[in-house]
This record gives sequence, structure tokens and C-alpha cells, in this order.
Amino acid sequence: MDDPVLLTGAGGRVGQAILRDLADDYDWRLLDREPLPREKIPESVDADAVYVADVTDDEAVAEAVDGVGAIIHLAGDPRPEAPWDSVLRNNIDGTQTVFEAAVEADVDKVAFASSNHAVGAFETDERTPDMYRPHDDYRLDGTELPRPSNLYGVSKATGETLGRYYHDHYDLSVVCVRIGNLTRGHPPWNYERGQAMWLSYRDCARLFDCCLTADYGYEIVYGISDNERKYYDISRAREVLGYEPVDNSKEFEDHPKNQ
Ligand SMILES: NC(=O)C1=CN([C@@H]2O[C@H](COP(=O)(O)OP(=O)(O)OC[C@H]3O[C@@H](n4cnc5c(N)ncnc54)[C@H](O)[C@@H]3O)[C@@H](O)[C@H]2O)C=CC1
Ligand SMILES: O=C1O[C@H](COP(=O)(O)O)[C@@H](O)[C@H](O)[C@H]1O
Repeated sequence: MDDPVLLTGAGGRVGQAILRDLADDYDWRLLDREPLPREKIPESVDADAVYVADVTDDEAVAEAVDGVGAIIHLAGDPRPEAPWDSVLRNNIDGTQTVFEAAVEADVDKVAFASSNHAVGAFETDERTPDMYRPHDDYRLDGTELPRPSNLYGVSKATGETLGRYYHDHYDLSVVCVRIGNLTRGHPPWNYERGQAMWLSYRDCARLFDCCLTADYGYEIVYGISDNERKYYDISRAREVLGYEPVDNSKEFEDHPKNQ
């Protein structure tokens, strides 16, 4: 990808995981509604490539998108318990604004940060906790319909559907990454669900790197590390995107904080 890449929500956890490993690999433009402190901006990024803007501001988004080849769209309210007015504005309206700006500016591809919470209601009382354990072979693979856990999950499922619309009607390449649980350094302690859907920082960067370099039409993939415990099948991410995760939450299983 020689053209600039816009990263929305650049100051957050996922954005910083991506920039930590890919700062020098792309010509980044960074957008966040909060001013980014110096330590969150890679040295390779000029000040005029940093946009302080809300993703619901269509004029500001159009300016940031002009001339980019791809967008990684992360900005939004990430709280599973977020109220409807917030996810409606930040996640649904903001995502539609980004997709619309992308087609207006003739952008090639958009990687959209969806979530495990778009499908959290598959985790029924009958299936849990077994589905979080290595012996269990229950899998979601991205072909299933959404079954959101909460209104935040509804907003992520809506973002996926917006992506489908902009792909089908405007030929925009769209990949929706149902991100699991991103934590730095180690998986969440004493949390089987979180360990089954752990996404390490370096695997997060590897996955979004693939989203920028691979060819695809419309895809929904799961964003987790190569965990032994899992209920998400990452074959599609491997096959279509070339994703090769290197971490596995099992490596931390005997850590004292897990006992
Ligand atoms: N961290 C995780 O484990 C997971 C994250 N995700 C998704 O990934 C994305 C990023 O999540 P995190 O980095 O964890 O969240 P975060 O809260 O650390 O970062 C989000 C960033 O987006 C910015 N932002 C929020 N609303 C905005 C708006 N309306 N306009 C412009 N900027 C705005 C915030 O200022 C913040 O810097 C979110 O869409 C979240 O739903 C999905 C699944 C798991
Ligand atoms: O979508 C998200 O999912 C992760 C994991 O969910 P949790 O309910 O197991 O914590 C969450 O940590 C993150 O904030 C959220 O954006």
C-alpha cells in the first residue's frame, strides 16, 4: 500500500498496538477526537497528518480521507455496557460517515473493528463454560448471523452490515474484524472467555497489516491469537488475508496469577 492509510481511533488501545509494530510500514494519517499526546504519535508521522476530529463530522472525515488508499476504522465507544445514544452516534453514525467518505474519495479498502460482542449471545448457558475450554470443538467461523450480547454488539453488527452495503453497491473492499480481547503482554488472568479470545498486541498488528495488504471483496473474520482454547475459527483470516498469529494464551496457563 503506497497511498496513505487513515487510522481512526489512533489514540486507543487497538490503534496503539497497530502503530507500535507498523509505524514505519505505512504513510499514516491519524484521526482521533482527543488530541494525541506526543508519545502516541510515531516519529515518522508529521503533525499535519494528525487530525483531531469526530468521526460523525462528515466534513472533517472527508478531509482526512482525501487521497488515502485504505482506512482502518477503530474509532467508537468500545464499552460492552455503552448506552444506546452513545453507540448510535459514535459507532453507527460514525461508521456510516467513514464508509460514505471512503466511497466518495475512491478509497480501495476499509478494515472495520467489529467485536466478539456482535456474536456474544451464541455463548449460551448450555455451551458455557465448556466452549471456552480446549476439549470443546464448538466454533464460530464468521458465516453465522450476528447474535449480539448487548447494544454495543448491535452497533458492531450494524457496522458489518454497513460494510456489506458499501461493498455491494460501491465495490469497496471491506473486512470486518471481530476482535476478541486485546490485552498487552499476557492474556486476561483468571478469565477463560478472555483467554479463549485473546488477541496479543503483536498479533493485532499482524492481522491489520494483512487487512491492508491482502485482496478481498467482503469478509468477516475473527481477530484472536493462535489460542489453544478457542471458539472462533480463524481459518478465513489465514486463507483470505494470510494472517499468521504467533501467540497462544496457553503459554501463560501456569502463571501464578492464573492459579
Ligand atoms: N480492545 C478490545 O479488546 C476490542 C476493541 N474493539 C473495537 O476496537 C475499536 C478500538 O477499541 P479500543 O482501542 O479498545 O478502544 P479505546 O477506547 O482505547 O480507543 C478508541 C479511540 O477512539 C476514539 N474515539 C471514540 N469515539 C470517537 C469519535 N466519535 N470520533 C473520533 N474518535 C473517537 C477515542 O478517543 C479513543 O482514542 C473500537 O471500535 C472497539 O469497539 C472490538 C473488540 C475488542
Ligand atoms: O468489544 C470488546 O470486547 C472486549 C472483550 O469483551 P469482555 O466483555 O470479555 O471484556 C472488551 O474488553 C473491549 O472493551 C470491547 O471493546
